[in-house]
Amino acid sequence: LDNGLLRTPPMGWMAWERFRCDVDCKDDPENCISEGLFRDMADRLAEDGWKELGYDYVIIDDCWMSRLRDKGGRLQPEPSRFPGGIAKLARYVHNRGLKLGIYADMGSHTCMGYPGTTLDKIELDAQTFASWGVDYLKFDGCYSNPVEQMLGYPLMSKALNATGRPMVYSCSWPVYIGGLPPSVNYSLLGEICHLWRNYDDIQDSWDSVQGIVNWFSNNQDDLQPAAGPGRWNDPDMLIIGNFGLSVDQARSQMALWAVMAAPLIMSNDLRNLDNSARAILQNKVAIAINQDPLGIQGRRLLQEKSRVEVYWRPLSHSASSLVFLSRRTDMPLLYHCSLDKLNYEAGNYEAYDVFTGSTVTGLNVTTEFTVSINPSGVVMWYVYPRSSQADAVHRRASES
Ligand SMILES: OC[C@@H]1[C@H](O)[C@H](O)[C@@H](O)CN1C(=S)Nc1ccc(F)cc1
Repeated sequence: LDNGLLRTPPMGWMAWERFRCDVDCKDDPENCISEGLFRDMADRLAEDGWKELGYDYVIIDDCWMSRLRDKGGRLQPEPSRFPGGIAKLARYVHNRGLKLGIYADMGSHTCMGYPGTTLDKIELDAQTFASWGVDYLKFDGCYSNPVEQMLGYPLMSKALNATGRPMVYSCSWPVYIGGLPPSVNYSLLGEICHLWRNYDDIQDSWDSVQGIVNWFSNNQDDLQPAAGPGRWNDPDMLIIGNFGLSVDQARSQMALWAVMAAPLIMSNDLRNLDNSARAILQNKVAIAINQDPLGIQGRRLLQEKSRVEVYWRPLSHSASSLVFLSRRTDMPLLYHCSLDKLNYEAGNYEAYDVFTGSTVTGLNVTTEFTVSINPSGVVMWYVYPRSSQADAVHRRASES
């Protein structure tokens, strides 16, 4: 959607994968879906270096609502969990230089059974969110049929625009109609939404991450061209910092999301994050690759019998990123390759290893190189033509 927003993929924090629909604030006050949780995360984003790196959206997901709309028919937060109301929470978030996202559902109910936004409520709900100072809407698609979705997703786009408040519009529409053409029209999506969920919900496991990566790669010919500034495929949240990924697997998700030009929206507990997860999520060069202004989504280039996969993303200043992923889980892999095998043009290159910080020099397209990849891990390179301004980019990113 070309309204000036999201010229690069969104970055921030979203409650769902980690905190789900925990509404028991009596017995679980620290982790229940409440204004306190979002204030805590806003504080962490603002105070622990996240905002400076670009992580600036705090996004409420399902289960924020009261079970009933108010007497004016408006959505309202559950008063016992959001006593100050959403407008006050938005002010708190804005005062920290951050932006607030919220969740609604095109249908009779949200996926967890809270009030939905039926076609007759779309304009009212858009107005409500704008009046609260909301900056981002995730519009889910439970409890609606394809006809209602076909009408509702464009209608909400118009309604948000009509409020006059610039808001990011995230559409879950493709998830509910199979994610692929012909039922999904990606040109239309690019005109009405800033990003869209294409595929199944992420869960806290390496299997789930692999399933998503497989689907996006197997269907990249349909999906990759749909992406660009203001229009992003959304393979779902970053689960780095939770319980299901090893350090190698966490690096793999960060590297693959960076190359896929995916939203970098974390769902974890920023109040209790281990140092290895923080280092991965705050890796400046990985973030710079994800946020590259060209906004070209990467692709899987190769799947080797040895169970190595190679992903590639073209970047600004004739640079590019390569990710060597090992699907093995038993032992490290030595992968021998050369840049001409990856269709690089003739010339001399250097490669900056994103997670080790070392630089491979003296690479020309025929130079054989070997990378050692940990089980379910990655080696991620920022590749640039030697003696081009590109080499300044990663140095600036890694040194600043
Ligand atoms: O309720 C909201 C929750 C999150 O917002 C996800 O990101 C959305 O994709 C939808 N969603 C859930 S749990 N959806 C869902 C509902 C039932 C089901 F069997 C599988 C998934």
